[in-house]
Amino acid sequence: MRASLIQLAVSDAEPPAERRARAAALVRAQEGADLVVLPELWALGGFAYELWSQGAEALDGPTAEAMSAAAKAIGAWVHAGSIVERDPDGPIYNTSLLFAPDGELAHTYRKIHRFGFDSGEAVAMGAGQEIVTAATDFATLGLATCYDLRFPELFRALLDGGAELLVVPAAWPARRREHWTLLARARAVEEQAYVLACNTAGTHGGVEQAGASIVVDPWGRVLGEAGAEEQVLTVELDPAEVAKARAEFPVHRDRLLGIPAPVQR
Ligand SMILES: NC(=O)CCC(=O)C(=O)O
Repeated sequence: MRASLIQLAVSDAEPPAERRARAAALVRAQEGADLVVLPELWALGGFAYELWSQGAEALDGPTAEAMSAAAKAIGAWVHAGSIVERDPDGPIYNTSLLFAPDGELAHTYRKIHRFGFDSGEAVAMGAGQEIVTAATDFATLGLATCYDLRFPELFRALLDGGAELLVVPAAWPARRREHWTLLARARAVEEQAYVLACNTAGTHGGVEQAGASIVVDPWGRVLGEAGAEEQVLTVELDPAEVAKARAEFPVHRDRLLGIPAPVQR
């Protein structure tokens, strides 16, 4: 299968509507891909907190509309990255949207781990409560978003949910670029799964983004890595390699499910 990661440059200067149109055109240009992935909060900006409340969208808002039409136009699964979701009955959420090749919104995932400690996303947004896997015609996807990458227990739960390809949209800053690539490889090795991690480029909200979108195979090998600028990273991968890696090196068989409590000496 072919996956295209659209590492969009997100700047404060570009109006969200223009970026939305540009992103839709980039998705439509990926004819032949089975899966297209966009970054986290690319329409408004992952660190452009002041835009979130006013720019929040419904699940059938302008980003969803543009991405649904683009998925249908090229007949591909489109992981549209995430939007600031307006829930009429609750807070705003950082919500990922996965569209099927017929343009239907097949799955959503509300980011569980919110970034910022006592500021930013951690205070402005609600936390997701559900772990989401998604069956497609080529593999089962496990959904996670950016800061989630630091929480291996989420990825273990995705493994238990059948995930073979872990898809991680992000707005990850340049100053922690080494963490990003290291953690993407670690999650691939731990879960013996592909990791497709799509970051933003550019600078917004005063935070320079790392770029460095990356695709890692179940052995931890990097199949492709983007530079720092806007770029489409396209890789060919074989989902059957997941089962092969797990059979050849059956490390998950040795999991200690009931880990004993530490002994006090
Ligand atoms: N948008 C994010 O979740 C940023 C995460 C981050 O910067 C980090 O984990 O480091």
